[in-house]
Amino acid sequence: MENAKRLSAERALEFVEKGSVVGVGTGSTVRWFIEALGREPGLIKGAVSSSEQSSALLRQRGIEVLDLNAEGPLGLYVDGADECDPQRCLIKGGGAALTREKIIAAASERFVCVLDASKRVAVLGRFPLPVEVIPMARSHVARELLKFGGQPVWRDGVVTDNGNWILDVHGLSITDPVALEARINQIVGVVAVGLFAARPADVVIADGVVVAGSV
Ligand SMILES: O=C[C@H](O)[C@H](O)[C@H](O)COP(=O)(O)O
Repeated sequence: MENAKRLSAERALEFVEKGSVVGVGTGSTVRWFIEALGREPGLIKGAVSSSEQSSALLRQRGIEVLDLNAEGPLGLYVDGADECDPQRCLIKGGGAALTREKIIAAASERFVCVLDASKRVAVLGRFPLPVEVIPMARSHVARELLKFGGQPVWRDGVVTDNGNWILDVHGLSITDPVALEARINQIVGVVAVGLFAARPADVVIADGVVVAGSV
């Protein structure tokens, strides 16, 4: 599994343009991408990071962390996912970084998603769907999410980099990810939902092989 993640992350280097600013996601797969970037000093100008965790790793590897407001739009965003369907729609946010990830994905021309093949599914939803919420809205949002047929569970003790909380929605079978993303986005108190469907990945690399999207 770890080797599969590493192979995918290293393959993503093919998409990096010399001297560019690269958007960098969060998690155990992207960690390998950061390692690979660190072995090529001078390849990129710097990175826009999706989390405090990735910012720390980038700095440890000698890569400058830059501000999206100054650098965007970006040519490339590289990130992992918790699940990926055949349309390249994703569930993300297992590491609670979904909101900043979504912002960088939206501000990037190409989103390359790196994962191990076990995360490829026919229908999204086996992995509980993360929803970042404003803390005072937690119970309200949970009641609204019940209407979609899933069971929201508070990820107690987790505070996002934005100071918010996470609800994980269990038991969904997401046959129309675009519609569900839009509906959840409309609940007052939701900051972001970890469904990446309106803006799916452009390229998917699984176990080091480009399985969807063009090079
Ligand atoms: O919030 C975390 C991110 O969405 C990650 O990209 C996702 O959870 C996948 O992480 P990992 O590569 O550790 O499986």
